[in-house]
Amino acid sequence: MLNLFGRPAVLFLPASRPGAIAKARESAADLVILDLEDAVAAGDKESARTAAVAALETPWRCPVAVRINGEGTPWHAADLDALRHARADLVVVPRVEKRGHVEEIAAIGHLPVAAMIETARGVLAAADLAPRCAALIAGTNDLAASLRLPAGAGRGSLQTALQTIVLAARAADRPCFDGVFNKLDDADGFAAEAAESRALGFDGKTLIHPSQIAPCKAAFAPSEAERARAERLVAAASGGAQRFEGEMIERMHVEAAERLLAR
Ligand SMILES: CC(C)(COP(=O)(O)OP(=O)(O)OC[C@H]1O[C@@H](n2cnc3c(N)ncnc32)[C@H](O)[C@@H]1OP(=O)(O)O)[C@@H](O)C(=O)NCCC(=O)NCCSC(=O)C[C@H](O)C(=O)O
Ligand SMILES: [Mg+2]
Repeated sequence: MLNLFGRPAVLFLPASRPGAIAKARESAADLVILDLEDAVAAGDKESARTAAVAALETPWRCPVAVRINGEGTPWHAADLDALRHARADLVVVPRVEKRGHVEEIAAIGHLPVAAMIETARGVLAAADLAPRCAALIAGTNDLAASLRLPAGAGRGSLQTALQTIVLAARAADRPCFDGVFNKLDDADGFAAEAAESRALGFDGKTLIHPSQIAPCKAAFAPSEAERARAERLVAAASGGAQRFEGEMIERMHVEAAERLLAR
């Protein structure tokens, strides 16, 4: 199974944009998703598919996924067909709601599947989907639409959905990635949202522009203070419950510190 833990910066780009493919190839993204779905206009679907398959022919520095068009669209079958022999590492499936859908696609494409959770039904099915997937990805734009949130409602209204996705992923020991931040020129807003993604338990965030890669990696990397505290905690650990810098620590705190240091 493709291991996507420790790969926080997940860059989406329209497969219809050759310039973006070239930029992504040179970028420090941890996972690249060549999009055939919402980023690509209806008239460009065929050429985007051809471009994605061609882009997969030359090696990349990181794993590369293709997001196909959803079930029920005129492009779904041809996208799947193209992936049969393409050199993708992963197929990203939008608006997944049923376990059977993931199993069917995995069988056809012989590829690991990342399910996008983007509807109310998808959120409620997340625990059933996660064990069949290589990862879960929150599709927060579609999710806001599916939940009929008013424009500008903000992430507060998505908290239960986001936490359900994290719970489902953790229960199945799968990585999960938060949705995209749409405001391209709002660096502070991006940093705040990426910090929140990490605090919620996500393993990374999906991105829409190369300028978001470095801030995303910074947000998901443990800070120097966290690292130093983890080192002190591991060094001080004696087994059972004990006092450490004014707080009680037990086994799970030591394990968490060890995990942080391993990253
Ligand atoms: C949002 C954009 C359309 C903005 O494009 P543009 O205004 O052209 O950006 P820049 O002028 O800043 O571009 C400068 C160069 O950088 C390249 N670039 C831009 N974006 C990317 C990218 N994502 N990856 C790689 N390279 C990128 C441009 O090509 C320029 O280089 P050059 O061509 O040489 O001049 C654009 O950023 C964009 O298309 N972003 C990705 C959109 C996307 O993939 N959307 C789908 C995923 S989001 C989604 O669907 C969410 C989910 O489903 C949900 O429901 O929430
Ligand atoms: Mg979407």
